[in-house]
Amino acid sequence: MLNDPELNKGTAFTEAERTALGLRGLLPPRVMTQDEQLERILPGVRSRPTPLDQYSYLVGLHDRNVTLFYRLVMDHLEEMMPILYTPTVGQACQEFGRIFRRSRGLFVTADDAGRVRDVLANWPHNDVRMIVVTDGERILGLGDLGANGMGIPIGKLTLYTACAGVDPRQCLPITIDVGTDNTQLRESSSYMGLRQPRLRGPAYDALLDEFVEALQERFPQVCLQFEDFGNHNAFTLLEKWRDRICTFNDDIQGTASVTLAGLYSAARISGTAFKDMRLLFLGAGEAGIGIGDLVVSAMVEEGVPLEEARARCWFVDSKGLVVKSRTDLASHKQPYAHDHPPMATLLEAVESLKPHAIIGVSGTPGTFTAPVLAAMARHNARPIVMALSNPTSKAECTAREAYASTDGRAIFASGSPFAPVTHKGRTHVPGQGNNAYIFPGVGLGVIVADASRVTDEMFAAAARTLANMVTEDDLAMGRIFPSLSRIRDVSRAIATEVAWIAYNRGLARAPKPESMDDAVAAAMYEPVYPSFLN
Ligand SMILES: O=C([O-])CC(=O)C(=O)O
Ligand SMILES: [Mg+2]
Repeated sequence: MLNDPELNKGTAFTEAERTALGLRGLLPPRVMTQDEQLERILPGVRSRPTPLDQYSYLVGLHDRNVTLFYRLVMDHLEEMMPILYTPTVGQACQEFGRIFRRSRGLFVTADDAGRVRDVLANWPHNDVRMIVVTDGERILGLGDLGANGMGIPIGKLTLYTACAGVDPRQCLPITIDVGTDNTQLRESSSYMGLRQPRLRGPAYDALLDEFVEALQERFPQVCLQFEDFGNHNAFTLLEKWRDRICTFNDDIQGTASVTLAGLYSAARISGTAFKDMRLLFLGAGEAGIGIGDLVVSAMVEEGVPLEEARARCWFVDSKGLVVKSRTDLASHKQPYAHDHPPMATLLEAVESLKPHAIIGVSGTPGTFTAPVLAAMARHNARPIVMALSNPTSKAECTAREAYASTDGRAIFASGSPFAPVTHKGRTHVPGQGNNAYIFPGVGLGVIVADASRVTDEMFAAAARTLANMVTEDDLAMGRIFPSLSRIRDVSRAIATEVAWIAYNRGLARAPKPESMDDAVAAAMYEPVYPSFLN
């Protein structure tokens, strides 16, 4: 029991348990409460010199005592999130081979073609309800990190439990290792993935098909979250599976939902109604197109004709403004190719289109330059600036830059956390426009209803629910998202809405509860030690 992190209570095993379980002598004599254990551990975390050391320390705690790990994380969520999630998780992936100790989750590799079923059979828990899977091709804005991408499914599932109370035993992180085209990483001595170029084409597709089919057999109730795949595979896999199994893509749909919520809230400050907003995206990948599509459907819901709604969304990609005359556009960008002369730069596009909001989803830092921000401030009393690329080092601009170049008038949000900024005597609190506000609650709702599908309607409802929880106090500070300290309430509210949709659309497989809110609350895991005496 001491060696099983899911059962271990450490010094919290009681006198009676120590006697009954044969633990006497194997632990220091003093029996501690969980609170006393926390008091001992927390300074240990805080005293580590760097965020990555803190990450490793927390992983170590998880590896020996899962319950205490979640108690600590849940009680200090705002402090722990930047360590276990963006930005530090990005560094943890980059350094995966060097900080690796105990393995976690499942690796399915290109060599497993034909035996994926056997690999899944090795997972010790049968009631898996939530899987986050990556193939490591586009880890945050850091690019191809191959098998090192495993840090991301682990981090996301940590938030499922910490932010929404999904039972950790029902969570399974998976990395599909098909090689990596990051040759420097591949050749490094600490790399632990397959040392081969990325598998692509029919062999990749066949492996993914085999994986999804084997999953359905092994875990028939599971919800499968795709995370940090390359653009092409992300769109293709979502299209292939979204109407056949319970699945979603967090980078496309989760990011869209949190951003839509941010725009609803920003409208309360800027005075421009959401349906009248003109948006300019930098980056036309998963996040950009996902946001565009959800924004368009939300505008249509408010009575804007489809073509007009699409015409409100403009994209700049690495080749410039996405316009009709271009012949190099991937299919997912084509609905947003409008009639307009070509423009090479974001600045030109801002000057010409005068958008209400610029939304950075490019993975390229420093692209919201001072002139771009100043132009936004010239065209808008309250320019909306969302620098959503992760981790912090990839943000299109910093919070300080956003406020400094707009006379403090920017309504700013970022994907990774920024500390409050004081500009000319006024303190602005940036909101964190991260899908972490969305996916944990969506997953919990799906689990409670035992939903057979995850739908766009659920992400639209999640956005409205999140926006409704933003208070006037939040807005007064400049924050267009609720405080992270309320994320469990947010997740619970989102889960309730999502579960309702599942029942109303005939997608729920669980019996309908008397009270949805109670059912959701009852499903939420609490990190308290069980008694092992019976
Ligand atoms: O992980 C995050 O912080 C948000 C996200 O999905 C990404 O950047 O890919
Ligand atoms: Mg992601």
